[in-house]
Amino acid sequence: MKTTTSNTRDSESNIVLQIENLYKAFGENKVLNGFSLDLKNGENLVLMGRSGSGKSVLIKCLVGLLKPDKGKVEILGNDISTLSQSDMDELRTSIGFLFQGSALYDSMTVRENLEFPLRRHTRKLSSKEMEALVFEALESVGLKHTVDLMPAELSGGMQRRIALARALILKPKIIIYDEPTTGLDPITSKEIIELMNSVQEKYKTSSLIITHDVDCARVVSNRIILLLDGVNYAEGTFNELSNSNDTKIKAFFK
Ligand SMILES: Nc1ncnc2c1ncn2[C@@H]1O[C@H](COP(=O)(O)OP(=O)(O)OP(=O)(O)O)[C@@H](O)[C@H]1O
Repeated sequence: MKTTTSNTRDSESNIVLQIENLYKAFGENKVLNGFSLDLKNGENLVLMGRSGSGKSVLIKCLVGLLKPDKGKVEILGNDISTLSQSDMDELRTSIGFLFQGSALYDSMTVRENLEFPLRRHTRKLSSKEMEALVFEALESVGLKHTVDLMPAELSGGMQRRIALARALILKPKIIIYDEPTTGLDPITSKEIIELMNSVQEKYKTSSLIITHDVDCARVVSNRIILLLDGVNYAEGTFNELSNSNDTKIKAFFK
């Protein structure tokens, strides 16, 4: 497995994640119909698509949970269809995920939730090293004081911030956010959105952000891709797309 973007094309174009002409159908239901996307190093790329447009199917194809019918996914220069299970598992440690609904383990403290990926994925760390990483991640989301609390003792917004700290703890090169603001009130959403920008700055991550929250797209995006009818229907900055005269594009920004 390649551990860097040493592949010539990738290092030239600075692409950390590339989806090329992806097709996926379930029977007659053609969900992805030649979808392509490039995530550049250090950028926040927002993917917008209506409910049922295939965003989750796309994520599953990205992480190897679904096999596309056709097309290619390259992560950090690795064509994932050629990787063994253990190489794929290792590559996944370069990707942080923030899923809808936080997905913290209810029976574990915040500390144990954050230690979980450290125990699973890295060389054996001393408890001192783990403690330092846990506090560094918690500090980046402003929640050091919650280390020994249970998830149920935290608000929804705090839980999402802890989930983000857990996604960051292995210092991933890429973060995939799946509907990061869904279910949050406007003020908490704003906090999460600001945090996403500060994470990008501090950790120099490249992020793929799947959302239909227009405010989130406006604040975090360097670029936006619209997924419609299984293809990348339009691509541009927030201003370019939100000022478009195309009725299909306009519908995303209402
Ligand atoms: N395992 C599966 N078997 C059959 N059909 C599936 C499967 N997974 C997804 N689909 C279909 O693929 C289409 C896209 O689903 P997907 O979950 O990717 O949508 P989405 O864009 O993530 O929607 P939402 O925003 O509501 O989460 C839907 O029509 C869905 O029924």
